[in-house]
Amino acid sequence: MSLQTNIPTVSTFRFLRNAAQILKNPLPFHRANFKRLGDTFRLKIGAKTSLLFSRDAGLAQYVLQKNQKNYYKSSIQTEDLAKYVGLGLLTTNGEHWRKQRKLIQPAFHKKHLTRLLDTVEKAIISEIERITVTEPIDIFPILNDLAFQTVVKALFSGAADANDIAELQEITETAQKMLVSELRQPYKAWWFKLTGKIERNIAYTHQARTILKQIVDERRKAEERFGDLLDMLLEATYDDGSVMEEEQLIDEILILFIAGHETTSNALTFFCELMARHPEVQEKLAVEVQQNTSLDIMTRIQESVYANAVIAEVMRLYPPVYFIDRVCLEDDAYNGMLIAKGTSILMSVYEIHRSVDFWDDPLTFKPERFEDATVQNTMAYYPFGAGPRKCIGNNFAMFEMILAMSELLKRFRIETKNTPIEILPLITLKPKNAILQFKTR
Ligand code: HEM
Repeated sequence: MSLQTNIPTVSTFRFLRNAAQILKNPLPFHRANFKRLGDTFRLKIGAKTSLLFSRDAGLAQYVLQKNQKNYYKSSIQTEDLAKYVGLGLLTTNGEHWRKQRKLIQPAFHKKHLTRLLDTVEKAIISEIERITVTEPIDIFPILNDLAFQTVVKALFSGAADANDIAELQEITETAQKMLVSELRQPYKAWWFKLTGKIERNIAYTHQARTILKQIVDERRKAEERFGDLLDMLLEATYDDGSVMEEEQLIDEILILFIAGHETTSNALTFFCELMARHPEVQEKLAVEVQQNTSLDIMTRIQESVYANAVIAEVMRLYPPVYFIDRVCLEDDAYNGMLIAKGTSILMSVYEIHRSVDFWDDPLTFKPERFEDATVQNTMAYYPFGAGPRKCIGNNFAMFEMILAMSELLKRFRIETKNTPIEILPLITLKPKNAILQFKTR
C-alpha cells in the first residue's frame, strides 16, 4: 500500500489561491471541496505534505473507534500545545496516555461529580449575577469566566486565592492565543522564534506552574478533605499503588483548564444566541425550568429532559470541537480507500453534524430531534468525540451547561438580534460578537 491515489485531490495552487479566506474562516473552503469532490478529499500543501479532509461519518467511526489503535493524536496537541501545558491526557499518546486516563477517569464518574454539583452551581450563579439588563451586552466574556470558575471550583473548592485564579486564567488564555497565532500563521514561525515570543509564553506558563505548586502544597499539608477534584487526583493510585508525581499533576490541571473552559463557554454562548433567535424554544425551556424545583441538584439535572435536547441540538449545529484530527500509524484501508502510514486525517464534526444523509432538515434548529435521547448515540453525532479518547469531561460539561442554562432562563428572557450568528473557527468553534439583550423575567 502506498498512496491514496483514488482520493480526489485539491492542489496546492487552489489552496494558496484561497489562503486568505481559509485563514479567516476555513469552513466555506471545506464545504466547497466536499461538494465538488465528495465526502473525503486530499489537500496538498507543498511538495511533501498532504492532509485528508473527511466528512464521512463511517470513516470517523473507523478512525476513532473500530481501528483506533492505528491512529494517534497529531503534533498539534502532542507538540504545539504540549510545549505550553505539558504532557497529560489531551497531549499524549500510547502507554503514557493510557496510564493517565485509567488513573483520572474515576474522578469524572457521575457518582463523584454529584458531590461537586453544589460548588459548581454556586460558581455558576455568582457569574450569572454579573449580567446586566440596561443595554445589549457581549455575553461571551461572562460565560467564559463562568466556565473557567466552574472548573476552578470543581478542582479546588473555595480554597484558592482569587488573585491567583485570575492570574491562572490570564496565563492559560494567553498561551491559548499564542498557540492559535502559531497554528494559523505557520509561515511566521521564524519570526516568533526570532522575537522570542514562544519562549516568553512558555516562561509565562511557568508562572502558572508556580501558583499551582503552591495550591497543591497547601492542600497536601491541610488536615481537611474537600472532596473536590484535587483531592481525588491526589489520592488516585496507579496499578502499582503509587500516586501522580507533582509535575504530572500540574500538567493535568493545566490541561483541564484548557480543555474544559473554552469549549463549554462556546456552547453556552451559542445557546444564548439560539434562544434569542427561537423564542418558542426559549419559552418551552423556561417552563421546564420553572416546573423543575427539586432541591436535589442531580434530580433537577436528570429531569431536565428538554434542556438536554436543546444543548444537544446547539452542539449539533455549533460543535465547539469542530474537527478531530488523527495520524495514521500503519498503512490502512477503509471502504476501498488506501490510507498510507503517516497520513494526517481531519474529520469535520461540523460537516457530519450538518449532513443530509443523517439529519432531517439539517440546517434548522430543532431540539425535538433529540427528545429521543438515543439519537445522541448515532455515528453521526460527535460533540465529545468517540472511542477511548472521548471527552473525559463530557458528564461534567453536560451537568454544568444544564445548570447554567436553567439559571439563565430562571432570571432572564434573551432577546432577538437580527444579524446572523457569526463564527470564528480557531482551535475551537468560537462565537463572534455575541451581543444580546437580557431582560429580567
Ligand atoms: C461542551 C464542552 C466540551 C466539549 C464540546 C468537549 C469536546 C471534547 C472532544 C471532542 C474531545 C476529544 C478530542 C479528540 O478525540 O481528539 C475532548 C477531549 C477531552 N476533554 Fe472535553 N469537551 C468539553 C468539555 C470538557 C470539560 C468540562 C473538561 C474537563 C473539565 C474536558 C476535558 C477533556 C480532556 C482532558 C480531554 C482529553 C481526553 C483524552 O484524550 O483522554 N472537556 N473534549
